[in-house]
Amino acid sequence: MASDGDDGIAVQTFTLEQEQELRVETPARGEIKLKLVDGTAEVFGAEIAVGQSITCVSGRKLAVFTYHGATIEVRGEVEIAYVAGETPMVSYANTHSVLNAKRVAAASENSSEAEGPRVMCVGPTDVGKSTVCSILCNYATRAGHAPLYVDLDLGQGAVTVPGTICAAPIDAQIDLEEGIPLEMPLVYFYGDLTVNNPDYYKHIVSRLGTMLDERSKANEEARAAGCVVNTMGWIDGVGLELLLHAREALKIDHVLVIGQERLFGQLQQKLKGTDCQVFRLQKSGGVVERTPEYRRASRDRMFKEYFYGATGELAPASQTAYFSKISIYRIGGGPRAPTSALPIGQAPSTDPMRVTPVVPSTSLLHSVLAVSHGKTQGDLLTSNVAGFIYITEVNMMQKSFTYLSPCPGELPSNVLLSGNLKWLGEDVK
Ligand SMILES: Nc1ncnc2c1ncn2[C@@H]1O[C@H](COP(=O)(O)OP(=O)(O)OP(=O)(O)O)[C@@H](O)[C@H]1O
Repeated sequence: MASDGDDGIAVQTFTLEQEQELRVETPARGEIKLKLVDGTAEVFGAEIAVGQSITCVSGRKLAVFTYHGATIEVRGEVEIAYVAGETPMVSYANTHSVLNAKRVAAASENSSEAEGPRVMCVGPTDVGKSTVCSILCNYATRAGHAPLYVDLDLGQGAVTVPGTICAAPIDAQIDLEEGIPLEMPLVYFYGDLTVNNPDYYKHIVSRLGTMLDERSKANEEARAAGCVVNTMGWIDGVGLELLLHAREALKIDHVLVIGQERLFGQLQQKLKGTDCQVFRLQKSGGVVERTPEYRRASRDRMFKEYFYGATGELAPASQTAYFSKISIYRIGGGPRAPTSALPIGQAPSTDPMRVTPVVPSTSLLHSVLAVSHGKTQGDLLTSNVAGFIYITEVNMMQKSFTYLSPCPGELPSNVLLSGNLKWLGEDVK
């Protein structure tokens, strides 16, 4: 049912029967509000209260699902909004039950050996991996557990800026407007949107695995809650090798393959004889394929959100640093040995794990650099990062650069990591 509200804004009301969902897409530049008028409903596993209104901005696509029936009001011009009766939500809820049984058993068994589930969602791009991870984390929090959300997706990560891998504990439903809480994430900087240095990518995934083990050892509740891992949509060749490496490094015991039978078959074969179970989950018909432009825009939004907050509530500080006071390094792609220095027939190669100092130049303009916890060049390969800065100006005469930082004051460290991350931040003043 559609009408115009008192304020002239279009209002549509949808009535959902049990186990139906309302799929909504917000226009690329626009905003809509969804309100639960009656019944019970959830968005990707996060319950909404009757009367609660959710704001969806710029191109957001989501589904409001109900187990028992609901009435939803949509205010604003939508790209598309329709009710779907066929959804895989019940199978996702069943998957949660299996995982939760393992959490409950681990929590009641008073032994450091009893671990909760370590789950990894895999599949091609645009099958709903991130969505399933959110649903499973939200269901876990509703059952009283706080799993770790681990994001290994460099290009479309959900936690912090792109080009990183990270882990964040989810101890309450993921906020529908603000996303995953950023209070305590553990972040490793890769520095690019795609994996062109598999050795370094594997290295930081292994580091993350070690931190996960340490957290499990130190905290019983964390051990029982386990983790939910989101991965990249790269599933062939080196991509598959990286998935298998991550599976081993993070000691994953449940792999959920979404939407691709071939990958399911491959993983079943490769993981035969291990203690890892492979399940296949159906892809939801609501998952929307995103264009390269949409992906670029959502990456820009992640950068912007890091500095300005999801709703523009943060005020980043613009500061100046002198080249002499900071050290910038890059990992991988160390200088090639000249062909003349190599045995005949051997091709020059680069060292993927080499830490090289970067000489500051105007090419730093618009770069996003990580502030490393590492104090020395040697520490950089193993250290996580404290946060990020964005270079807004480089002054070669004064040998300084101006940068945006999330908060004023000195940086936690003067050791910075650079990669190939650029943000053209059109709104940055
Ligand atoms: N049931 C649904 N109804 C409407 N939109 C949905 C539904 N499920 C997922 N989406 C939307 O589809 C898009 C793709 O989903 P998602 O990000 O989970 O896929 P993905 O496999 O993780 O993609 P990638 O590998 O590229 O990161 C997202 O914008 C998500 O909000």
